[in-house]
Amino acid sequence: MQVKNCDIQINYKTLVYDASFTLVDEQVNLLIGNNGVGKTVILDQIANLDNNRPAGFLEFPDQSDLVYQTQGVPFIDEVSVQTVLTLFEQMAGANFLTQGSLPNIIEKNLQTRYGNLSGGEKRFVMIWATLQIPRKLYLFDEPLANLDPYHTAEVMKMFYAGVRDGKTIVLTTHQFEGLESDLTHVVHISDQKIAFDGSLSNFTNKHGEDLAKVLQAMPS
Ligand SMILES: Nc1ncnc2c1ncn2[C@@H]1O[C@H](COP(=O)(O)OP(=O)(O)OP(=O)(O)O)[C@@H](O)[C@H]1O
Repeated sequence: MQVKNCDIQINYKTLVYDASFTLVDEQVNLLIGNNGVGKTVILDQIANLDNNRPAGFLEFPDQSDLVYQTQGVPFIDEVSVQTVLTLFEQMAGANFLTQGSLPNIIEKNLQTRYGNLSGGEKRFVMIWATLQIPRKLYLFDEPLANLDPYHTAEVMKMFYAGVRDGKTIVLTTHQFEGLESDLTHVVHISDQKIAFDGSLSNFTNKHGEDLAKVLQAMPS
């Protein structure tokens, strides 16, 4: 999957000029950059949300073969977590509630109203359930927001288990814990251009191990 010589635009405003970058199959692909550089707009276009995927977006799957978790985690507040997961099972055509063990944070909340979960609990439930849906491409917009360090680590393990299982994952994030160098690709947007497109190890060779520093400089 790649984007080739494509201006990333919203309402005729160009956010990123002449973007070219690759997303690597069966890896965790990080889309990073400061607030407002256009990461969500790119995810929206990959997801083809408004049937507006640009012509320069090449080899991306159809909507039916991708799943997109947006920044908020809205769902039906009135139903229990168990019902949320049953609905996801129906979407997935799978039986994941009765098979295997559920993460503790889900198990202990099965009878809780979804609307009564904490922000981090909602996000964890949605990420876990989303990953049970069999698709080629998984898009997550800031999945680590609201998660404590323990559940951040758990989610990163789930992502890497997914890629080992053949999933391709794209996520936007401002956090860099739990990354596995050999299964991670980085696309960095800065100054309205693609500043980096390559492996995590090449990115750390360029910028050092403390990836958050890349986002700490005052954006222009
Ligand atoms: N539908 C829209 N109409 C007009 N402007 C928009 C629209 N969607 C996004 N934008 C603008 O495009 C820019 C990029 O927004 P985007 O949400 O992609 O940023 P981001 O990189 O995801 O930032 P963050 O890290 O804060 O989530 C912002 O300035 C935003 O206001």
